[in-house]
Amino acid sequence: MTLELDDLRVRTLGECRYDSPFAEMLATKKTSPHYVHEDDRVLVDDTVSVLLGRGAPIERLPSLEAAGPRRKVYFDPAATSVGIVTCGGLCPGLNDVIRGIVQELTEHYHVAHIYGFRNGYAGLTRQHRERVVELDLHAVRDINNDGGTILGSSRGDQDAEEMVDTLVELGIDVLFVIGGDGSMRGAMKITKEIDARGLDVAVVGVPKTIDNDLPYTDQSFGFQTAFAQATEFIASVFVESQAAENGVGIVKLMGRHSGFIACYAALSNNDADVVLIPEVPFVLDGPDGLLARVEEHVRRHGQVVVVVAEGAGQELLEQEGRTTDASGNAKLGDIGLFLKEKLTEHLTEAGLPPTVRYLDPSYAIRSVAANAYDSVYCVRLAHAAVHAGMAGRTDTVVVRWRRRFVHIPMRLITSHRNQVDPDGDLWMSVLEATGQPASFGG
Ligand SMILES: Nc1ncnc2c1ncn2[C@@H]1O[C@H](COP(=O)(O)OP(=O)(O)OP(=O)(O)O)[C@@H](O)[C@H]1O
Ligand SMILES: O=P(O)(O)OC[C@H]1O[C@](O)(CO)[C@@H](O)[C@@H]1O
Ligand SMILES: [Mg+2]
Repeated sequence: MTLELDDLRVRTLGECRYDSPFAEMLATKKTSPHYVHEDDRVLVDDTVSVLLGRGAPIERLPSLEAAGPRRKVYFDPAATSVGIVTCGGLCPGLNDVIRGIVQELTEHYHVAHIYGFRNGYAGLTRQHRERVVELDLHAVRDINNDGGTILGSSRGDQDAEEMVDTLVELGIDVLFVIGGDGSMRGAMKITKEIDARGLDVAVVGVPKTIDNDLPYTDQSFGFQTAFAQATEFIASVFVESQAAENGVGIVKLMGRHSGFIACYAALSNNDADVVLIPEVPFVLDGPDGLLARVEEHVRRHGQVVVVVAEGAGQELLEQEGRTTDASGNAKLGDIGLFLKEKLTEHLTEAGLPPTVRYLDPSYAIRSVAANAYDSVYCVRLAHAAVHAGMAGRTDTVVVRWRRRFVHIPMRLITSHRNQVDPDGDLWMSVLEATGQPASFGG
């Protein structure tokens, strides 16, 4: 998708007429290496070749609106009510974002009401809207120390008309959606219904997922905490495999159709000998196949550690009867157990009867509280989301792009899935660290 400048302009509900509580602080601010003025923009591209290839004058190059406080805001803070909803899979940092939004709105904007919807978009339906909670500083005091989300989450489609009825009934001016690709599609559906009714309601997204499968953002919050958790499990099977003859350690990691968690976790403690991800298909059999290569490694080193992303090798598994989850996400076949069985069989037949240590941490890497890095990232995203919403930005997602906090149109974050590039430098690092071949039998 070739991005043009006009594809990157975010929607705003109208002119900002109210003084912002940050007006005085912003009076002397100007763009620097550490700050982007609200009237400035952040370039999308960062290499000379790509910029030259655009063949456009600077002012026409694809660029993004800066996030952050404005001198003027669209909503009158004292008369503004907002809603917060967390959707999809759990992710470290959800509570940090909720707390950051509540703190910013309460301490700086002094808004009238902050409502939290329970259990994802289901909380905005007629059946559940009564369970909405009013949030204040006390309600969020130390929630950032806990994993999960105090609001609860869910999957599954909900009726946009019912959800917008709830927003109208509660007099919500800004809805903050903290979620992944599915949640952002849900937010766009809500925005469409808001537009159809000609309502003055902003919808602002905070991108969330441990999978890091969202484009146009450096990384999704929670991803760093999740892969750091995963590292512990790889270290465990490494120790186990070292202490046994023909020790085979296998760890299967979440990430859906993207292999970022597997790559970063494997690089983190650098103990993996093989990393398998959805983006790089592999063949089991044949002289260059995975089985032969693992046999060679075990014969030479006496052990092997395999890190496999849950979405890898799906084409090798039974396709019959494949189902989806309530949100329409494909349910994955268990590549971990499949590999455990195939490696055990092959090594036994090769006269290297293995001692296999298999770990599938699954939810253990996403149900924890955010680490310090993600906690900082979350609170800064929360601030950016509040400033965007109060400035009347809508159908907008706040992201960090090339380390700058910026606004992107919501449709961009659902335009495609962010995946590991087999020709990129991350995968090159994995090949260098593991010593594995560029492909197994491919
Ligand atoms: N294609 C879609 N169109 C409209 N709404 C959607 C769509 N997909 C998902 N949603 C809504 O978004 C919510 C969350 O979506 P989903 O379960 O896919 O998780 P997610 O936001 O992608 O997060 P994660 O990937 O981290 O699990 C669903 O409950 C559903 O209401
Ligand atoms: O939460 P569920 O429905 O079990 O789905 C698990 C999926 O959610 C995620 O944790 C986030 O999308 C994926 O990594 C994983 O495959
Ligand atoms: Mg998703």
